[in-house]
Amino acid sequence: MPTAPPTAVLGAGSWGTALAISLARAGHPARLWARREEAAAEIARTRRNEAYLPGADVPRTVEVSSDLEAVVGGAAVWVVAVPSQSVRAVVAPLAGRIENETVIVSVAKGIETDTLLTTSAVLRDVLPAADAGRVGVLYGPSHAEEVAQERPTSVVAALPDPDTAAFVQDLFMTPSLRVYTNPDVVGVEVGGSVKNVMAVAAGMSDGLDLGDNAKAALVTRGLAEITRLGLALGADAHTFAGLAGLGDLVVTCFSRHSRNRAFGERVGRGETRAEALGHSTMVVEGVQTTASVRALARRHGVEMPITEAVWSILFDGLAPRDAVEALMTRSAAPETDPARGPAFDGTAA
Ligand SMILES: NC(=O)C1=CN([C@@H]2O[C@H](COP(=O)(O)OP(=O)(O)OC[C@H]3O[C@@H](n4cnc5c(N)ncnc54)[C@H](OP(=O)(O)O)[C@@H]3O)[C@@H](O)[C@H]2O)C=CC1
Ligand SMILES: O=C(CO)COP(=O)(O)O
Repeated sequence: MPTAPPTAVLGAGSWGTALAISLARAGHPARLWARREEAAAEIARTRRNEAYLPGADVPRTVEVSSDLEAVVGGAAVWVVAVPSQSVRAVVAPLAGRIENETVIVSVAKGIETDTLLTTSAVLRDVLPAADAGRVGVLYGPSHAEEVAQERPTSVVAALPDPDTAAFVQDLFMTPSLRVYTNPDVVGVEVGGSVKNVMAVAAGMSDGLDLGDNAKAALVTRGLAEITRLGLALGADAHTFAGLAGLGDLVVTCFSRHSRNRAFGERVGRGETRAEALGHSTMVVEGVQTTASVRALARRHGVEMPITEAVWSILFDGLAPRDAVEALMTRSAAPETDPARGPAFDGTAA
């Protein structure tokens, strides 16, 4: 029987490794690209990626390599799983390797700082030969550690072409990984990216020991900010009540696995940005995304006070406690206010 073309997972960090494992367990041929030859060799030899996903077995059917061109050669699907700020540089050399049917799925969550583009927009920009309908994202509340342990997880495949979205849904679906589809690519990307800013804020709240009321307010008002920005960018409001909106926001603000939350907690306890980043080699997307989201919000006239506060703490030396006071003593306001940017009034399609 002919075997299906492989899926190429670009990036052998926590998430890329967990997705390659999940694909292999589902019986799909998978390849995993690590940028460092020694990292690829180590995973191939030990069938473990202890640096990024300790304890998880990488099935023998996952081909591991640091040869990017070889990894995408003949692959039907490219899964882009490197940090969002490196997506352009990693994928640009592959522009000539696109075939008519190539499906490209970003799982990197963030907004490029130089261009303020989401990762699927970066991919479309850097891969002009790709069919735009086949470029999208797979996002949602999905800590790699739990996916590797086959704990029940639900995510959303957002691609413009419905048949391709259904194909990606089917590819990743397993008894422990449930995949929904959503045509609202920009909404899913805004939800999945901006939640990292809110997770940093939630960690700061933990570090300052502000309590459960504060955390609940942060998540709720954070979702209001995410929704306002998303609507300004043309998203469907309903997306923000979904897995890539509320779902990913909740998991990242509360999970012990979240790197963004843990980073924020250290800053809340008094560490500088550099000190807090120094504790792990894993990416903390919320730092750069705070800068991009603030710029994007200002460009579109959307008020995002939590994002502004996180930016001032991370990039302008504001003490976290002073930021809390500033947020709590802002002028009195209604809960929904069109003057701050688009609000969901329940009438959107
Ligand atoms: N971890 C998770 O649970 C989830 C993560 N994501 C998203 O997936 C993306 C990847 O995250 P994750 O796997 O967790 O990250 P990790 O920090 O676990 O791993 C990062 C990986 O990317 C590589 N890398 C780092 N910088 C570059 C670069 N400039 N060019 C190429 N490769 C690079 C690293 O290689 P090296 O070892 O050589 O530095 C490493 O293999 C992020 O956008 C994240 O938000 C989404 C959902 C869940
Ligand atoms: O996006 C994630 C879970 O859905 C991962 O979040 P962290 O990067 O904060 O660990």
